[in-house]
Amino acid sequence: MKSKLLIIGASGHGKVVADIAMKMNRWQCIVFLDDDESIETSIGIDVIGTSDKVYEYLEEYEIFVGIGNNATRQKVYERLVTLNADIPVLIHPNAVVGEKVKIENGTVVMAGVVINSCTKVGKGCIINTGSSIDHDNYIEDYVHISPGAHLAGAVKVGNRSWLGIGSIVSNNLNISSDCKIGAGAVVISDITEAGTYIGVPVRRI
Ligand SMILES: CC(=O)SCCNC(=O)CCNC(=O)[C@H](O)C(C)(C)COP(=O)(O)OP(=O)(O)OC[C@H]1O[C@@H](n2cnc3c(N)ncnc32)[C@H](O)[C@@H]1OP(=O)(O)O
Repeated sequence: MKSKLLIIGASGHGKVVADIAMKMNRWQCIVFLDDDESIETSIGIDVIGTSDKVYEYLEEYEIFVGIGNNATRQKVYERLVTLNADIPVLIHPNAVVGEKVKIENGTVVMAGVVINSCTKVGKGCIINTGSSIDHDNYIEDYVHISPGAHLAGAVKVGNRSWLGIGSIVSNNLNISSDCKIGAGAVVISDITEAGTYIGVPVRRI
């Protein structure tokens, strides 16, 4: 375990990631990389360079991707894997994680989240503020569960899907990869095709 953390992405999502890392009290030093060279600090933390220079920091730093867009986060994460980077999991101290929950590297679990037992969360996911994922869910890679979204038991969410703020998914349902579920939407049957879905219950647009 390294004593320094480098976060790629210093904007909105990166700030919350940094805040969680600070509250975890695990790293002595936290810095950002960001491709916007005009940003020198964010949330009081120094931006020390651009992401193309990440290879310079592999020896000393654990590295986390603080980018909200699912496809971009996947791309940067996969580059880090090819570079053999040390990628942690970030869990806010006020999140509740049940027994037999598995959370893969590069995922952040934010304040007020509840993840119940026997759920698996893949790599590079965002489990955003105050959301809940109940028992036996399977969340694949690079998924974003937005603030206040609620997933009942035994839900499966495919790669890169984004569940909007306050959305609800009933139990025993599958949502395929590359879906966008709108803010406040309610999913009551399987979603088998990639696309954007809104409303109560959801319809594709
Ligand atoms: C910490 C954070 O900030 S995390 C981020 C949290 N943010 C979110 O969760 C945002 C979720 N995003 C949404 O809900 C978006 O509206 C999306 C992805 C569903 C759709 O976005 P777009 O593809 O750009 O659709 P667009 O805005 O053009 O809307 C298309 C139509 O759907 C309607 N619509 C869009 N979103 C919704 C929604 N959530 N519920 C109901 N209707 C909606 C629009 O009113 C519009 O209707 P119209 O054609 O009759 O005028």
